[in-house]
Amino acid sequence: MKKHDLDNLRGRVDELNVKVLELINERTSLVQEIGKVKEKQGVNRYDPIREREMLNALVESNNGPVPNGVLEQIFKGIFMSALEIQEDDIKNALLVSRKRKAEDTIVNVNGLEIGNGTPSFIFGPCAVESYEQVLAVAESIKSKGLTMLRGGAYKPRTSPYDFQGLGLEGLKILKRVADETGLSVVAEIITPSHLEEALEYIDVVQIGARNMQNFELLKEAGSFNKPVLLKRGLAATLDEFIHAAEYIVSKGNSQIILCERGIRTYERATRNTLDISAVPILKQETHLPVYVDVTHSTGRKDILLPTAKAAIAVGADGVMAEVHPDPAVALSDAAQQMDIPQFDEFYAEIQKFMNTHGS
Ligand SMILES: O=C(O)C(=O)C[C@]1(C(=O)O)C=C[C@@H](O)C=C1
Repeated sequence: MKKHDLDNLRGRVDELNVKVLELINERTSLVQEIGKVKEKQGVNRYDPIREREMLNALVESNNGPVPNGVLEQIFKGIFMSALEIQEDDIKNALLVSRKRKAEDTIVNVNGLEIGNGTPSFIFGPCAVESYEQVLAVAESIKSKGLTMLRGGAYKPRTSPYDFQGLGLEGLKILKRVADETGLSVVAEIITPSHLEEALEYIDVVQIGARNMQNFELLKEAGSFNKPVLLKRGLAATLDEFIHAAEYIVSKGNSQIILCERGIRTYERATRNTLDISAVPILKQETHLPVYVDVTHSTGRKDILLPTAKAAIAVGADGVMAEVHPDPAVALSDAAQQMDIPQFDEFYAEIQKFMNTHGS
């Protein structure tokens, strides 16, 4: 074959490529419409019966020279890409999606802007035990110029025989201490029916890992105008986590802080495995601020500092950690909470890190 013939044939292939491309794009537009209809109807996107019917019809009209096996392979690839495009369309249409809103959402907690580029911090005891206990931690938080105090009043515990928290009494203690020290309260709510009453006492509603897919609680939290700190479930994928946040936003409340708190893996050196890559992925996929809870993800005081540094290094908007005036006698999580001198050192070191790394 002469070079001239090859060029000629390749020229015709190039023309056909453009035609095939046009047809694939036309098909994709139709498939995107189908995707929207299916989403509305809530039916499964993957439809193997429809795919089989299409493949059978294609084989029937195949006059060659493409063998039927190859034909099926090519079209199976087209169907798979169609599915991926439909899934991307749905993901990008979510209210929490960065594609939908490019600018960062800034969550305002009594004047503190979370997500404005400067990392912030939430500290406090695992569980509220007494006024004196909470006040000791709050004073230490305040002395550092920080403004957010966490504390658990309702404690979802693995065992029903473990300390379940002081309930409303605990929220009242948090509120009293917050009023006296000028701090804002972050506290977990575990039941939709507690929410309205709790809002009187707290500034940020925490939805804990075990409740990340408590859809009634998510919807209820979405119907109030209070910031929500939503923790990732113990075994939740990022997609499930993002959809949990979507439940809240879909009800009208977009003041949400996502919180990576470690996921359950086979590794036992830490209580959970801190999925540090979740931070940049959540920042890319959503416009919401992202926090890292270094206490629950690691369960180890000796690595709180390096993991907090890692969180800030990968772009977290803040770090959450537990502090107790006397962790040895804490009613929950005794081993993993910092005492006040450890807290002082932790915070001094993290500030040093932020100063040298331009946060
Ligand atoms: O017809 C549908 O229901 C589609 O979603 C479109 C389509 C296709 O590419 O033709 C895509 C995925 C399904 O598994 C089946 C078919």
